Amino acid sequence: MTLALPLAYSIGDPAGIGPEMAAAAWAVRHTESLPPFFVIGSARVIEEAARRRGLDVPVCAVKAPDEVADCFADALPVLDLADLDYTPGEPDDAGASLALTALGVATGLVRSGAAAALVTGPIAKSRLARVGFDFPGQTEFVADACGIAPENAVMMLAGPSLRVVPITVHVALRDVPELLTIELIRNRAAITAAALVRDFGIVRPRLAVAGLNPHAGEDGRMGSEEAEIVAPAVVLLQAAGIAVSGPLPPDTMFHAEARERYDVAICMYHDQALIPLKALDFDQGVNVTLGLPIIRTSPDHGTAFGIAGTDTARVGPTIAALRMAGECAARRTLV
Ligand SMILES: NC(=O)C1=CN([C@@H]2O[C@H](COP(=O)(O)OP(=O)(O)OC[C@H]3O[C@@H](n4cnc5c(N)ncnc54)[C@H](O)[C@@H]3O)[C@@H](O)[C@H]2O)C=CC1
Ligand SMILES: NCC(=O)COP(=O)(O)O
Repeated sequence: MTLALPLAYSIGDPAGIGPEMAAAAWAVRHTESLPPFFVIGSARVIEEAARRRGLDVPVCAVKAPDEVADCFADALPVLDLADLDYTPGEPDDAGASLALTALGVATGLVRSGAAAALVTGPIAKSRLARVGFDFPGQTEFVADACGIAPENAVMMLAGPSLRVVPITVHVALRDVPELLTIELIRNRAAITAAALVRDFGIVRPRLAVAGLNPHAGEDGRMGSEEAEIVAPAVVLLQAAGIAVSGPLPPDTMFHAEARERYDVAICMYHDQALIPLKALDFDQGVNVTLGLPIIRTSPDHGTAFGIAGTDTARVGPTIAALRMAGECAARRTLV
């Protein structure tokens, strides 16, 4: 499947590993058969990040996505928004502002149909909050830009071994039981099922829904959320014709044989989902937002300020995010 349009990669925090991951991915574009992409951010930051990594990555300045195809084979196309001076591992407000502006511009280009899909470099949410970012994460920012309510934008992490969806995401653990409702689980699971069909080509996706408590509540001895919230949601999903099992004991649903029985694990909170995903697939994990009118992916890792500029960050998740964005976008253009 080939794309008529390039992917838009927002640079993320310049002091993190986002810029060097873009350069490193471009360097393996041929061996990895990556779809054409361009960076929205700063040519100077990309050049400096590549140099620190010891990569020979020429940059070509583009003014619009339709210029990308002409130069991608020989240079990394960059839509240059700022001539920024930065230090790896030392985030500052100027870098956070660039990350936020780049995210907005990249999202707008994809929404307008000028780019095929959005791949977001990692940001530090707390750093962006200092410069006016008023969302829990990029997921909600992109959803808002697309006119989608936050509850209808579903975070899925996907790797070769596992797909997971956290029903509640960036909230304190103590708030999770109150936030979980039958409707939230039903809605997010249904969006997940539809997206696995539409964007991932899984004809009849199998969903496995985790319980919240140890042993999925052990018949009420260790919590009542399974009987009162999770099980009724599963019944509604089954009535809608979706292949769903659960509530399952969370500790035994991620071993290799158990994973054969489902296409995605619907989890009750962030770490219940992301710990198994990152334990199994950290180096190829992709964060993808389901339920949007556009395709948005991101590598599963964060800014990794501690290793930025040291040539130790692995590029696998960025390659996987670019590849998945291209494949999902191509699937949408087929229908
Ligand atoms: N998509 C996004 O924008 C995401 C952003 N974040 C943000 O990133 C910041 C840092 O979060 P952390 O929890 O420290 O997670 P992190 O993923 O940045 O780092 C966790 C650990 O993994 C290592 N690591 C990360 N990426 C790696 C790579 N490609 N190769 C080798 N090692 C790698 C880091 O050095 C660190 O030891 C936070 O502000 C968080 O909000 C976190 C996850 C996703
Ligand atoms: N833990 C996942 C994460 O932090 C990514 O969030 P988002 O910025 O993609 O919403």
